[in-house]
Amino acid sequence: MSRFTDRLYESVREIWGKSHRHPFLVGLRDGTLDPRRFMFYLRQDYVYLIDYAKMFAIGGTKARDVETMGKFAELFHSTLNVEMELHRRYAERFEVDRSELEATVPAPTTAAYTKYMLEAAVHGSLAEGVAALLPCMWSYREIGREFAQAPGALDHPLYREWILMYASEEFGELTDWCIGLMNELAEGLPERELAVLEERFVVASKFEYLFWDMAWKEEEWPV
Ligand SMILES: Cc1ncc(C[n+]2csc(CCO)c2C)c(N)n1
Repeated sequence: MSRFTDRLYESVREIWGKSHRHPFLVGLRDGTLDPRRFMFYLRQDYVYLIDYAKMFAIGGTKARDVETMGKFAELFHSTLNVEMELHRRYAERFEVDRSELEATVPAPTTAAYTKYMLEAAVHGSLAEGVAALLPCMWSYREIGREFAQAPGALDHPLYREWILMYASEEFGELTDWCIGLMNELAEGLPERELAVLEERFVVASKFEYLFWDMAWKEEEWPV
């Protein structure tokens, strides 16, 4: 029997493919990405993650059972203390301290993406919040796994750790859990509601593409 997430995956295949071919990711995979651009990305991603972590906190308040609450708490913890710790370690290598990292002004794309997701989580059902947060986890797992297999990618002194984090087993399991939850929450919903979830998933995937593009162009507020 096909799962709702199979339908979601089909709906974003092209968008994710376009991200994989984006010069930022091509450079990260083959090691030619300018570290200055990577640091720009990390700073934006750090403030992105501060808001993104709140998606899990909101998920925890909307969950209907203790096990789901616990898993959201684990994801909340892991974002703040594992993923953001990777960013803090990278920043140290670039001599950017923690307070500077935290004070990064979100670029237009970062602000639009996080506010889009938070709106879905706050005003929508738990299923809508999960549909909006899922591309973030699922697309990074795909990127991590693919890059870990790419010849030479793990030899890079700067990008190796980044790839290893997203290719890790632990992160893969958290992603599988979110995919499973999405399917559970979608079960029995009428087509009208499934279409809303699909739209959340597609728009968040488009924002993932825009995020790579924002980092590549080192996007600034025009005024
Ligand atoms: C723009 C952007 N999209 C996705 C991720 C990946 N990500 C964010 S939170 C999380 C789960 C647990 O930490 C994962 C995998 C990112 N870092 N930045």
